[in-house]
Amino acid sequence: MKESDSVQLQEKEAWKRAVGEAAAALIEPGMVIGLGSGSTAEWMIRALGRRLQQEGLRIVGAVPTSERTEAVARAVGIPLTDLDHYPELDLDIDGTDEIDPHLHLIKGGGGALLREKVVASASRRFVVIADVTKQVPLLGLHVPLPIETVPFALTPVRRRLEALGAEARLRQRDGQPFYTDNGNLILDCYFPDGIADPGELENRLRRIVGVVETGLFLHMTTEALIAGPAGITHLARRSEADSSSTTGPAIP
Ligand SMILES: O=C(CO)[C@H](O)[C@H](O)COP(=O)(O)O
Repeated sequence: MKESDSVQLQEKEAWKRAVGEAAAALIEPGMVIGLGSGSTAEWMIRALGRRLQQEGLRIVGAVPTSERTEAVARAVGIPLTDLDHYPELDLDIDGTDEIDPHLHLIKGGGGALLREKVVASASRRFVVIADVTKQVPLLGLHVPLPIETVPFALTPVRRRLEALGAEARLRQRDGQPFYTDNGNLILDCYFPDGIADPGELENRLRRIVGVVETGLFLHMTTEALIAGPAGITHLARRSEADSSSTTGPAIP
Protein backbone atom coordinates (compact mmCIF):
# COMPACT_ATOMS: atom_id res chain seq x y z
CA MET A 1 0.00 0.00 0.00
CA LYS A 2 1.27 3.50 -0.89
CA GLU A 3 2.00 5.82 2.04
CA SER A 4 -0.64 8.31 0.82
CA ASP A 5 -3.28 5.53 0.77
CA SER A 6 -2.40 4.57 4.32
CA VAL A 7 -2.70 8.23 5.46
CA GLN A 8 -6.13 8.45 3.78
CA LEU A 9 -7.25 5.25 5.52
CA GLN A 10 -6.10 6.59 8.89
CA GLU A 11 -7.92 9.89 8.25
CA LYS A 12 -11.09 8.02 7.30
CA GLU A 13 -10.90 5.88 10.43
CA ALA A 14 -10.47 9.03 12.54
CA TRP A 15 -13.62 10.52 10.93
CA LYS A 16 -15.57 7.31 11.60
CA ARG A 17 -14.47 7.34 15.20
CA ALA A 18 -15.32 11.04 15.66
CA VAL A 19 -18.80 10.65 14.21
CA GLY A 20 -19.45 7.43 16.14
CA GLU A 21 -18.50 9.14 19.39
CA ALA A 22 -20.60 12.22 18.56
CA ALA A 23 -23.61 9.98 17.93
CA ALA A 24 -23.15 8.11 21.22
CA ALA A 25 -23.52 11.50 22.96
CA LEU A 26 -27.11 11.72 21.61
CA ILE A 27 -28.24 8.77 23.76
CA GLU A 28 -30.18 9.82 26.85
CA PRO A 29 -31.12 8.02 30.07
CA GLY A 30 -34.16 5.76 29.79
CA MET A 31 -34.00 5.39 26.00
CA VAL A 32 -34.61 2.25 24.00
CA ILE A 33 -32.29 2.39 21.02
CA GLY A 34 -31.31 0.59 17.83
CA LEU A 35 -27.68 -0.33 17.27
CA GLY A 36 -26.55 -0.28 13.64
CA SER A 37 -23.94 -2.48 11.99
CA GLY A 38 -20.58 -1.82 10.39
CA SER A 39 -17.32 -0.21 11.41
CA THR A 40 -18.72 3.31 11.97
CA ALA A 41 -21.57 1.98 14.11
CA GLU A 42 -19.04 -0.03 16.11
CA TRP A 43 -17.26 3.19 17.14
CA MET A 44 -20.63 4.43 18.43
CA ILE A 45 -21.30 1.15 20.28
CA ARG A 46 -17.91 1.20 21.99
CA ALA A 47 -18.38 4.87 22.97
CA LEU A 48 -21.82 4.01 24.41
CA GLY A 49 -20.24 1.18 26.39
CA ARG A 50 -17.81 3.71 27.89
CA ARG A 51 -20.66 6.09 28.77
CA LEU A 52 -22.47 3.27 30.61
CA GLN A 53 -19.31 2.38 32.54
CA GLN A 54 -17.85 5.81 33.20
CA GLU A 55 -20.89 8.11 33.47
CA GLY A 56 -23.32 5.59 34.92
CA LEU A 57 -25.71 6.26 32.02
CA ARG A 58 -28.70 3.91 32.21
CA ILE A 59 -30.68 3.02 29.11
CA VAL A 60 -33.64 0.64 29.02
CA GLY A 61 -32.11 -1.48 26.30
CA ALA A 62 -30.72 -1.72 22.79
CA VAL A 63 -31.83 -3.75 19.77
CA PRO A 64 -28.83 -4.93 17.69
CA THR A 65 -29.16 -5.11 13.89
CA SER A 66 -26.78 -8.03 13.35
CA GLU A 67 -25.17 -10.92 15.17
CA ARG A 68 -21.82 -9.12 14.95
CA THR A 69 -23.29 -5.98 16.55
CA GLU A 70 -24.93 -8.10 19.23
CA ALA A 71 -21.55 -9.62 20.10
CA VAL A 72 -19.80 -6.23 20.25
CA ALA A 73 -22.62 -4.72 22.36
CA ARG A 74 -22.52 -7.64 24.80
CA ALA A 75 -18.73 -7.34 25.08
CA VAL A 76 -18.98 -3.67 26.13
CA GLY A 77 -21.83 -4.24 28.58
CA ILE A 78 -24.81 -2.76 26.71
CA PRO A 79 -28.16 -4.21 27.91
CA LEU A 80 -29.94 -5.84 24.98
CA THR A 81 -33.61 -6.20 24.19
CA ASP A 82 -35.76 -6.94 21.14
CA LEU A 83 -38.65 -5.59 19.10
CA ASP A 84 -41.14 -7.98 20.75
CA HIS A 85 -40.58 -6.18 24.04
CA TYR A 86 -40.13 -2.71 22.49
CA PRO A 87 -41.74 -2.48 19.04
CA GLU A 88 -41.12 1.28 18.97
CA LEU A 89 -37.64 2.68 19.61
CA ASP A 90 -36.59 6.20 20.63
CA LEU A 91 -33.51 6.39 18.48
CA ASP A 92 -31.61 4.25 15.96
CA ILE A 93 -28.03 5.06 14.96
CA ASP A 94 -26.51 3.35 11.94
CA GLY A 95 -23.84 3.74 9.26
CA THR A 96 -24.35 3.77 5.51
CA ASP A 97 -22.59 2.92 2.27
CA GLU A 98 -23.90 6.00 0.42
CA ILE A 99 -26.04 9.02 1.32
CA ASP A 100 -27.50 11.44 -1.22
CA PRO A 101 -28.67 15.07 -0.81
CA HIS A 102 -32.23 13.84 0.03
CA LEU A 103 -30.72 11.71 2.84
CA HIS A 104 -31.68 8.59 0.90
CA LEU A 105 -29.27 5.71 1.48
CA ILE A 106 -27.77 2.56 0.05
CA LYS A 107 -27.03 0.17 2.91
CA GLY A 108 -26.16 -3.48 3.19
CA GLY A 109 -22.44 -3.50 2.43
CA GLY A 110 -22.06 -5.62 5.56
CA GLY A 111 -25.08 -7.77 4.70
CA ALA A 112 -27.27 -6.58 7.60
CA LEU A 113 -29.78 -4.59 5.53
CA LEU A 114 -32.94 -6.47 6.53
CA ARG A 115 -32.58 -6.10 10.29
CA GLU A 116 -31.17 -2.59 9.83
CA LYS A 117 -34.25 -1.56 7.85
CA VAL A 118 -36.67 -3.18 10.30
CA VAL A 119 -35.02 -1.40 13.24
CA ALA A 120 -34.82 1.96 11.41
CA SER A 121 -38.50 1.74 10.50
CA ALA A 122 -39.40 0.98 14.13
CA SER A 123 -37.56 4.09 15.38
CA ARG A 124 -38.95 7.56 15.93
CA ARG A 125 -35.54 9.07 15.14
CA PHE A 126 -33.07 7.54 12.68
CA VAL A 127 -29.61 9.11 12.78
CA VAL A 128 -27.16 8.11 10.05
CA ILE A 129 -23.44 8.41 10.74
CA ALA A 130 -20.86 8.53 7.97
CA ASP A 131 -17.69 10.14 6.74
CA VAL A 132 -17.69 12.51 3.77
CA THR A 133 -16.58 9.81 1.34
CA LYS A 134 -20.10 8.32 1.62
CA GLN A 135 -21.80 11.52 0.38
CA VAL A 136 -22.82 11.24 -3.28
CA PRO A 137 -24.95 13.29 -5.66
CA LEU A 138 -26.47 10.11 -7.16
CA LEU A 139 -26.89 6.71 -5.49
CA GLY A 140 -25.49 3.55 -7.03
CA LEU A 141 -22.66 4.89 -9.18
CA HIS A 142 -19.89 3.70 -6.86
CA VAL A 143 -21.41 0.90 -4.79
CA PRO A 144 -23.80 -1.87 -5.82
CA LEU A 145 -27.33 -2.04 -4.43
CA PRO A 146 -27.69 -5.17 -2.26
CA ILE A 147 -30.90 -7.17 -2.67
CA GLU A 148 -31.59 -9.82 0.00
CA THR A 149 -33.18 -12.80 -1.70
CA VAL A 150 -34.73 -16.09 -0.62
CA PRO A 151 -32.27 -18.82 -1.75
CA PHE A 152 -35.07 -20.84 -3.40
CA ALA A 153 -35.86 -17.89 -5.70
CA LEU A 154 -32.29 -16.92 -6.58
CA THR A 155 -32.31 -17.53 -10.33
CA PRO A 156 -35.74 -16.06 -11.15
CA VAL A 157 -34.99 -13.03 -8.97
CA ARG A 158 -31.64 -12.53 -10.69
CA ARG A 159 -33.33 -12.64 -14.12
CA ARG A 160 -35.91 -10.07 -13.04
CA LEU A 161 -33.16 -7.80 -11.69
CA GLU A 162 -31.25 -8.06 -14.94
CA ALA A 163 -34.44 -7.16 -16.83
CA LEU A 164 -34.43 -3.92 -14.78
CA GLY A 165 -30.98 -3.07 -16.14
CA ALA A 166 -28.84 -4.33 -13.25
CA GLU A 167 -25.85 -6.60 -13.39
CA ALA A 168 -26.68 -8.87 -10.45
CA ARG A 169 -23.75 -10.66 -8.79
CA LEU A 170 -24.20 -13.22 -6.04
CA ARG A 171 -22.27 -12.03 -2.98
CA GLN A 172 -19.49 -14.40 -1.98
CA ARG A 173 -17.26 -14.70 1.05
CA ASP A 174 -14.11 -16.84 0.96
CA GLY A 175 -15.25 -18.29 -2.37
CA GLN A 176 -18.62 -19.44 -1.00
CA PRO A 177 -22.08 -17.84 -1.23
CA PHE A 178 -22.56 -15.32 1.59
CA TYR A 179 -25.58 -16.05 3.79
CA THR A 180 -27.16 -13.25 5.84
CA ASP A 181 -28.05 -13.58 9.53
CA ASN A 182 -31.54 -14.47 8.25
CA GLY A 183 -30.31 -17.37 6.08
CA ASN A 184 -30.83 -15.52 2.79
CA LEU A 185 -28.53 -14.67 -0.13
CA ILE A 186 -27.52 -11.25 -1.43
CA LEU A 187 -27.50 -10.18 -5.05
CA ASP A 188 -25.32 -7.09 -5.46
CA CYS A 189 -26.83 -5.03 -8.27
CA TYR A 190 -24.63 -2.78 -10.38
CA PHE A 191 -26.40 0.00 -12.26
CA PRO A 192 -23.92 1.43 -14.81
CA ASP A 193 -25.55 4.92 -14.81
CA GLY A 194 -26.46 4.99 -11.12
CA ILE A 195 -30.01 5.10 -9.73
CA ALA A 196 -31.81 8.14 -11.18
CA ASP A 197 -35.20 7.42 -9.58
CA PRO A 198 -34.73 5.44 -6.34
CA GLY A 199 -38.46 5.56 -5.47
CA GLU A 200 -39.50 4.01 -8.77
CA LEU A 201 -36.74 1.39 -8.55
CA GLU A 202 -37.75 0.48 -4.98
CA ASN A 203 -41.37 0.00 -6.10
CA ARG A 204 -40.31 -2.30 -8.90
CA LEU A 205 -37.93 -4.30 -6.72
CA ARG A 206 -40.53 -4.81 -4.00
CA ARG A 207 -42.86 -6.37 -6.58
CA ILE A 208 -40.38 -9.18 -7.37
CA VAL A 209 -41.50 -12.31 -5.52
CA GLY A 210 -38.51 -13.77 -3.67
CA VAL A 211 -36.95 -10.39 -2.87
CA VAL A 212 -36.94 -10.11 0.91
CA GLU A 213 -35.58 -6.56 1.19
CA THR A 214 -33.56 -3.98 -0.70
CA GLY A 215 -30.69 -1.81 0.48
CA LEU A 216 -32.51 1.40 -0.51
CA PHE A 217 -33.50 3.35 2.61
CA LEU A 218 -35.79 6.10 1.32
CA HIS A 219 -37.55 8.77 3.45
CA MET A 220 -36.27 7.06 6.60
CA THR A 221 -33.32 9.19 7.73
CA THR A 222 -34.32 11.97 10.10
CA GLU A 223 -30.77 13.28 10.59
CA ALA A 224 -27.25 12.60 9.41
CA LEU A 225 -23.92 13.34 11.04
CA ILE A 226 -21.15 13.56 8.45
CA ALA A 227 -17.50 13.71 9.52
CA GLY A 228 -14.82 15.26 7.34
CA PRO A 229 -11.95 17.76 7.29
CA ALA A 230 -14.26 20.57 8.54
CA GLY A 231 -15.43 18.57 11.56
CA ILE A 232 -18.89 17.06 11.89
CA THR A 233 -21.78 18.43 9.85
CA HIS A 234 -25.32 17.86 11.12
CA LEU A 235 -27.91 17.45 8.36
CA ALA A 236 -31.59 17.33 9.26
CA ARG A 237 -34.56 16.47 7.12
CA ARG A 238 -36.84 19.48 7.38
CA SER A 239 -40.19 17.79 6.79
CA GLU A 240 -41.84 14.84 5.06
CA ALA A 241 -43.05 17.21 2.35
CA ASP A 242 -39.57 18.51 1.66
CA SER A 243 -37.24 15.63 2.34
CA SER A 244 -34.68 17.13 -0.04
CA SER A 245 -33.88 20.03 2.25
CA THR A 246 -30.97 19.61 4.53
CA THR A 247 -29.46 22.11 6.83
CA GLY A 248 -26.82 22.37 9.46
CA PRO A 249 -23.51 23.87 10.40
CA ALA A 250 -20.18 22.10 10.61
CA ILE A 251 -19.12 21.31 14.16
CA PRO A 252 -15.32 21.78 14.16
O1 LIG B 1 -25.19 -1.13 5.94
C1 LIG B 1 -24.28 -1.57 6.61
C2 LIG B 1 -24.14 -3.00 6.94
O2 LIG B 1 -25.16 -3.76 6.33
C3 LIG B 1 -23.24 -0.65 7.15
O3 LIG B 1 -23.86 0.31 7.95
C4 LIG B 1 -22.55 0.00 5.98
O4 LIG B 1 -21.99 -1.03 5.18
C5 LIG B 1 -21.46 0.98 6.45
O5 LIG B 1 -20.41 0.25 7.02
P1 LIG B 1 -19.06 0.97 7.48
O6 LIG B 1 -19.42 1.91 8.59
O7 LIG B 1 -18.17 -0.16 7.92
O8 LIG B 1 -18.50 1.70 6.28
